[in-house]
Amino acid sequence: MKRGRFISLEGGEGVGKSTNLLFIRELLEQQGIDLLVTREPGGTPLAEKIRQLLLEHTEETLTDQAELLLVFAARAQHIQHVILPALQCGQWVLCDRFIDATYAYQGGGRQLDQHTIAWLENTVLNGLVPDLTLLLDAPVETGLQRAQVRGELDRFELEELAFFQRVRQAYLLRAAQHAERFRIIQACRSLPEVQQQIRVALASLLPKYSE
Ligand SMILES: Nc1ncnc2c1ncn2[C@@H]1O[C@H](COP(=O)(O)OP(=O)(O)OP(=O)(O)O)[C@@H](O)[C@H]1O
Ligand SMILES: Cc1cn([C@H]2C[C@H](O)[C@@H](COP(=O)(O)O)O2)c(=O)[nH]c1=O
Repeated sequence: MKRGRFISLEGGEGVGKSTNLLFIRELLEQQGIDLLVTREPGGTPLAEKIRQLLLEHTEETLTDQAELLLVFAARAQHIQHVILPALQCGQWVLCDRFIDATYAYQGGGRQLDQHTIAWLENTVLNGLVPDLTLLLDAPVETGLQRAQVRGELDRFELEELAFFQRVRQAYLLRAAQHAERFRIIQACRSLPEVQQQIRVALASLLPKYSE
């Protein structure tokens, strides 16, 4: 059986990932594609528990190194138990954040060593790369304003502005370094305009797709 396609959706806080994930899901399902929608950190019961550890506020500070290792522990579970089995069965996988989030948040935001991240990537991903990565890019202030409307902020959302500026720059650098699989979506535009850009980006995976 033909391996399914792997799409990741990336971007800073509040750029519209959840909103557009639903849109992409609908688009692909309309094309008759058997789709698995999942997210990181998370995607398995154990990885969802790790997600909670990463997002909650605790009295004991989570060190940057512990954060990085937890992200990869969750990812190891997710890849082995969910992503690879689905792709091998011919299902398509749409993942809300994947490896590029680690380069952006832990590499850019926390300023951890890129080589350490690359070593963990080689060990845990073993060559698994998304076929297409949609990067929703918007000025940090726009995203944070949108996220704040939603209510209580998690451990990452409480970071300072400079942290999110570094996250955004690291994402844009990843997109430049991996231009073959990245498509940058101008997420500060109106929702219909954002979704039109997404339609065009997905067309590269859907040769027979017509608008
Ligand atoms: N293009 C857009 N223009 C205006 N508002 C938008 C747009 N896209 C999304 N929004 C709104 O911004 C808010 C945040 O969107 P959403 O929850 O989809 O972001 P998100 O990237 O998933 O956030 P997070 O990563 O922080 O969970 C929502 O209220 C949503 O309706
Ligand atoms: C995969 C991944 C995620 N994060 C951070 C980024 C976000 O702040 C949260 C996830 O919440 P959201 O609902 O997707 O916004 O986790 C990270 O720091 N590193 C990662 O690799």
